[in-house]
This record gives sequence, C-alpha cells and structure tokens, in this order.
Amino acid sequence: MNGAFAANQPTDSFVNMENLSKIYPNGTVALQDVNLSIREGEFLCFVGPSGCGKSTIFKIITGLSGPSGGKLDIFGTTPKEARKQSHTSFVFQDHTLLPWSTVEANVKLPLELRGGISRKVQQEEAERVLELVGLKDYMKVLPRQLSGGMKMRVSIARALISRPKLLLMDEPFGALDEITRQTLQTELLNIWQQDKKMTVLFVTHNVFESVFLSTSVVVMTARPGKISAKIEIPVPFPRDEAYRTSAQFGQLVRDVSAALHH
Ligand SMILES: Nc1ncnc2c1ncn2[C@@H]1O[C@H](COP(=O)(O)OP(=O)(O)OP(=O)(O)O)[C@@H](O)[C@H]1O
Repeated sequence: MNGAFAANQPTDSFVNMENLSKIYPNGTVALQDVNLSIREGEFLCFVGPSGCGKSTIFKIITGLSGPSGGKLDIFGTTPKEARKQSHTSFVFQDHTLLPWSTVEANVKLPLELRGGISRKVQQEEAERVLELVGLKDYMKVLPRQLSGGMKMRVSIARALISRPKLLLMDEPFGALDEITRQTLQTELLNIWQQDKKMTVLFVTHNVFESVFLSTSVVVMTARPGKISAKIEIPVPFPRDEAYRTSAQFGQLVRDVSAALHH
C-alpha cells in the first residue's frame, strides 16, 4: 500500500450500528439486526437488490426516521444532533437544484438556511466548492444551461459547502451516461482524497462502480434487510483507468457479484 492510500486510511470508529432494526407501521421489516462499524475516512459502497433497506439506513443515519430497535451512535451523538450541526450532507440521484436560481445561489443555499454566516464567507465557500468540482466559471449560470453531469457536480458542491464529516450519496450517478459517470467517479475520489477525514457512504446498484470507488463494499440482502457481507477493496488511491481494466478489478467485481447472489 502506498502513502496516498495510507493518508486516507480510516482512523476512529465513528458511526456504530448495533442490532439496528426498522419495522414500518404496515409491518414491513425493512432492516433486521444490522451491525456495522464505520471508521472515519472510509468510503463505503452499499449494494443490494431493490428494497433491501439501503434508503432506510440512510434515513436513520440522518435522523429523518427513527429505528424500531437497536442502537445508532454517530460521532458520539444522535443522528438528529449530527444533522443539526451540519455534520451530514446528502446527494441524491436527482440533482434537486432550484431551476430559477443560479449555480452560485444553489450552492450557497445550505449556508443561507443555517443562518448567521456572513455574505463574504458564503461567497468564499461557494467559490471553494465550485472550484473543487471544476465549475467556478459557471457561477452565474442557471441549471437548465448545464449538462446532466454538470448539474450533478453542482449538487455535490452544494453538499460539500457545509464541510460535512459524513457525505451520504444515494445513487448519485445512476442517471448519467457511462463516460460522464466514470469521469465523476474519478473526480469524487479526488475530492475525497483532499479531505482526509470525510467519510462517504454511497449507494449504488452498479457493482463495477462500488469496486472502483470504495474502501469496502457492504452487500445487503432483502426481506428482511440485512448485511450479508463486507468486502474490503485493498487497492491504493489514486485509482486510475488502468485499475478498471486490471485482473484485480475483475476479481473483486466477481467477489462482490458472488456475495450479491449468494
Ligand atoms: N414508509 C414506508 N412504509 C412502509 N414500507 C416502507 C416504507 N419505506 C420503505 N418501505 C419498505 O421497506 C423496504 C426497504 O425499503 P428501502 O427504500 O429502504 O430499500 P432500498 O434498498 O433503498 O430500495 P431501492 O434500491 O429500490 O431504492 C422495502 O420493502 C420498502 O417497500
């Protein structure tokens, strides 16, 4: 393992799920006995069939929904408190940008909503995150003038503006064409590499994507939703195009696929 990989090596255990369960009022057991310990700086991909509870886990982590049983500790506090302190941010498949607001205004929105942050700081932070996603020249543009990939970059910039400790991404690249998707995967890894402490939880239906991006792949099964395997991806960063076509990549894809169909 090289130095770059070591720099992003997880350090502390900072999200802990213990026997987490979720039963919806209609009786659906969405999660049963989910145990997962996530360390700071990890990049975890969640894969599993539709309905295995991936979104439910995300809702619980963000405090939007409470568990029916078990314990969830998120950097020493409750999910609701972590959200209040803007420690968690989301990116969804749908970019959810306000169509009538410029890129700049869309990106500043989380800081504006939080309140108490000067215009100067908002401006500096907007420039910082738009630079990170390569869109600094598009600040005054409206979302409709952007391609799908660019809209997703804006959505990522908006999530990063609050400097989250935990970034939750629910199939963010699912609607993009393959070339754009691969470009954004590489860009996302570069951004993550720059912030050694940011932990990323990323839902995808794409096994290739999970093996390219993550430090570990969490494989889930449905009815009831459970974690069936956690597969480490022991490949150094930065990961380049040669990795995508390597024998090691192919083997890891086969390992994850086998766990998925087990
Ligand atoms: N509010 C709800 N009330 C009742 N059942 C629900 C509710 N939300 C989700 N479910 C059920 O809980 C299970 C897990 O759903 P969840 O959306 O977490 O799965 P998922 O893995 O994210 O699915 P997908 O990959 O299709 O997005 C499913 O069977 C779903 O139908």
